[in-house]
Amino acid sequence: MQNFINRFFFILPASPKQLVILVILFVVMSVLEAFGIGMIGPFLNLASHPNLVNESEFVASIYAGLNLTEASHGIALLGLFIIALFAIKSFLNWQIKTYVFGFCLKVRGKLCEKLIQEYLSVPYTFHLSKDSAAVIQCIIIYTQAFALDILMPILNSAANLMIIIALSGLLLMTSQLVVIVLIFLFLPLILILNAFKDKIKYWGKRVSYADESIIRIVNHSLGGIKETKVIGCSGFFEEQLSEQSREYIEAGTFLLSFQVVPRILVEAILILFLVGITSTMILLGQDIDGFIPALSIFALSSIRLLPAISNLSKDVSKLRSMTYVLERLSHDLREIETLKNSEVSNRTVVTKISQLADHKFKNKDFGQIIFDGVTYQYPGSESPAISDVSLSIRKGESIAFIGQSGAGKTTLVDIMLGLLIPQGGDIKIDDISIYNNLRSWQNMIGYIPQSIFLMADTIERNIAFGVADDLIDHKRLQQALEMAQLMDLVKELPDGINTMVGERGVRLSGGQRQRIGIARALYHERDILVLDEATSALDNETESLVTESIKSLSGIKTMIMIAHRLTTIQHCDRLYVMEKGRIVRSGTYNEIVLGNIQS
Ligand SMILES: Nc1ncnc2c1ncn2[C@@H]1O[C@H](COP(=O)(O)OP(=O)(O)OP(=O)(O)O)[C@@H](O)[C@H]1O
Repeated sequence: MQNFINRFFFILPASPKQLVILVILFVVMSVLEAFGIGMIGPFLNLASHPNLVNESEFVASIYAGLNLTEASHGIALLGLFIIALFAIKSFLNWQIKTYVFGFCLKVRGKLCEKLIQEYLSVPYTFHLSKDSAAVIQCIIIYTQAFALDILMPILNSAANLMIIIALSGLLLMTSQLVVIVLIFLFLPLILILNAFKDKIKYWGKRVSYADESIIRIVNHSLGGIKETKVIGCSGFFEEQLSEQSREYIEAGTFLLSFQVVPRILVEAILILFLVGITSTMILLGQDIDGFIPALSIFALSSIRLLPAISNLSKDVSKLRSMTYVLERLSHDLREIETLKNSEVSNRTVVTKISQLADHKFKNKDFGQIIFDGVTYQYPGSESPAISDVSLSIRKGESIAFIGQSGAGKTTLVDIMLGLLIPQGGDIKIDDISIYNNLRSWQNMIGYIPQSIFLMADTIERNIAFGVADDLIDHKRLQQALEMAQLMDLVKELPDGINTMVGERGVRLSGGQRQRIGIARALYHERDILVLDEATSALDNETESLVTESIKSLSGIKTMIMIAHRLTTIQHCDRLYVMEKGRIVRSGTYNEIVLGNIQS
């Protein structure tokens, strides 16, 4: 219970003060509700016994105070008062409900924003160990569950609890015996709910897990649609999906069917009580007349009490089934917090050499990039992927890393991109560590990976990636298209740069996608281009087109490449051979590839 509350407030993107305001509104509502129902007893009593006006001093004084001469006038006035009270209560109820819905949906929106912000800003290592289906589920499904299946039931439970307390108070004033009998009758309901609490949590967890698996299977099968079709494994995914769907149906049915048990029990208990107590009194020959006002108040209260109790118990079991959602959301948020802190401490280790805070690096304004004893080990790995790498790259130079698979080329590039923070050593521009202002360093780099990420949007928007339409610089876009040798393609297309590329660029060839990646880096005016095996997936003809566009940038841009095909790096000034995370040799293309050692 304590854990549940702590997690709830840790995740809630709103101040607890707002919840207090809501609870106060609920108290006002419940008091009005109890007062309204409480007035019906005297109204019926007065209507059936008009001579009460003369018998009761209290009633007579009210009649005198209001100058009422006829008994029927007083009854009509009381009736009007009750109607007005219920009208006000109903309007307030509607207003409060509207406020609660708005509040819950706002919380969902804010939580979505908070999560996407956290997932985007968390160190890259978080995503290396995370399944994207789980991340999508947290952002889309769990935020909705938090707002509608946790926050809303908590607020409704608070409202229902207030109503139960207020109406129980009213009943207690009418007849204590009724309340005592009721408490005994409701004990089995509390015991049943308690006995099933672990089961409910378990079913809730199974439903969430099946949901997550379904997203993952859809991701895998449709994400790799080409492979799925060619290998012919759609049956495999269909079978996996129907297995998870069975699991979802089974656990979900238990969960939903259990949620109606309280309502059924509450109804049965109240009817049992009402009929039971009346019949017993008649059978025992007791005078039922004196008991009628209490029973009528009880019957009227039940109209409101019945749904309040059954909804409260339904919401409590719903909250139990949502424990897993709270666990998952708070787990991710805490993990992100820890990773961010550890990244900061990693960075302080790396930057102890330089004391310049938030230095702004400028594209044109540097002499060389220096790797100084850089060492990196993946979390959970036994040995470093990069060990004590030192090298320097002058502005305008083109260098390439070569080496066997697993040698550490991609890891070194990821460190250079600022995605992985080394545990040892430093990367400097001239004499200033890039970790003084990683964002400013990243603003100098254009990254062209093996497989370019393209949005299902136009060529123009894919090149100006992340820039709003009205801010796109069309002159710069034309220059980028020319330098990336894309002009001919764009001219041939009927919609030109407004041609849609399809999801992940399926309507373009591999080489065209690659050149869009190059144009993107050029549009963003990055002086340092990092190309991770940018041409390895291309045929010879397309490769030579892409290589041409890369070569034409030699001397203009500083280029850092990873390549398997040695033909694509002939123009590089220097090659570095990597083995087991270390640089074992370096030299020109002639020296390394052709073996022409000159000195
Ligand atoms: N996320 C990770 N977690 C743990 N170890 C990793 C991770 N990514 C890579 N490694 C390990 O780090 C080492 C270097 O891998 P890296 O991908 O940098 O090599 P590479 O030279 O780029 O290989 P390739 O040419 O096949 O892409 C390998 O031993 C690899 O198993």
